[in-house]
Amino acid sequence: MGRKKHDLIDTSERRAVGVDIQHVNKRFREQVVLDDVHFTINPGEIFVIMGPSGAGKSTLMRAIVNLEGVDSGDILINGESAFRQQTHVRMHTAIVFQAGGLFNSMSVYDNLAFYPREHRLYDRKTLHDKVHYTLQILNLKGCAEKYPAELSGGMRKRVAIARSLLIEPRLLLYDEPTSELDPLSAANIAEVIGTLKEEFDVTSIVVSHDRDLATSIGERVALMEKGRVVTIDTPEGLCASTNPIVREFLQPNIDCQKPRFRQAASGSPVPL
Ligand SMILES: Nc1ncnc2c1ncn2[C@@H]1O[C@H](COP(=O)(O)OP(=O)(O)OP(=O)(O)O)[C@@H](O)[C@H]1O
Repeated sequence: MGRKKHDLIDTSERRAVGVDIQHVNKRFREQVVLDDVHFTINPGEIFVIMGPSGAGKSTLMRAIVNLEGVDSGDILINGESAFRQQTHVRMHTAIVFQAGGLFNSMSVYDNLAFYPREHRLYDRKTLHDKVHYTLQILNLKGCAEKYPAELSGGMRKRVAIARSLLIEPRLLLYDEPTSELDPLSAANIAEVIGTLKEEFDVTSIVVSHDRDLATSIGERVALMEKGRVVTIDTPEGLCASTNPIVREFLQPNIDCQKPRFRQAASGSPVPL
């Protein structure tokens, strides 16, 4: 793990946080949506949560960021309960929503600057430098004055990621980051997720249906079904699994011998 003095963020100390999900249960009326979910995510890990529609992935992600309560169990972030808002302030938790949630009436610059300005995080010059540095990292140089409607879907996703970086996250969650993207843009987002792990020393939790994405960027992947975690394994372990649920979930689309992305020497995935 290349911890280093970052241009704008001091990553010489470990920033990434661990997440400890402790026997979480949740029902919506009579329906069990999270059933004794328990696992840990290591600081700096790229951890993918996948599974069929209705498995409980989004509910779990929403619980991790305290947008959803649970009936029992706890979730600890760096040892502090995720159900206290202060924890997220201290841990700099950020979430990149599926739809991006950009303000269409604001330029890219103002979209990125909005939250830091509201919370007076930085002085004007520092904010300017951080916005432009972040745009550069996400290959969005020259887009600062553009409006979201002028960008491609992949660029809008990258702007949404860039915006989350302005709070210097220690924990970054992505909700379906490659949905609605063509294969090249999806590969580009996969590369970005890998790069950010190195650049910012951030823990990444990725909720996705995209089996190729999961098996190419995930250091470990949890497969959920009907509110339960079926298995947690490395991509290689998943591909070699004889568990019928894993096989059924992976087989329709994925060819483990020919993943859509490959690992570059840097560890970041690149399109094949
Ligand atoms: N606010 C809610 N009220 C009632 N039921 C809900 C609510 N939110 C989710 N559910 C139900 O909980 C179950 C799990 O939903 P969840 O969105 O967590 O699944 P998911 O794995 O993220 O699915 P998808 O991949 O389709 O987003 C589903 O059956 C869903 O209908």
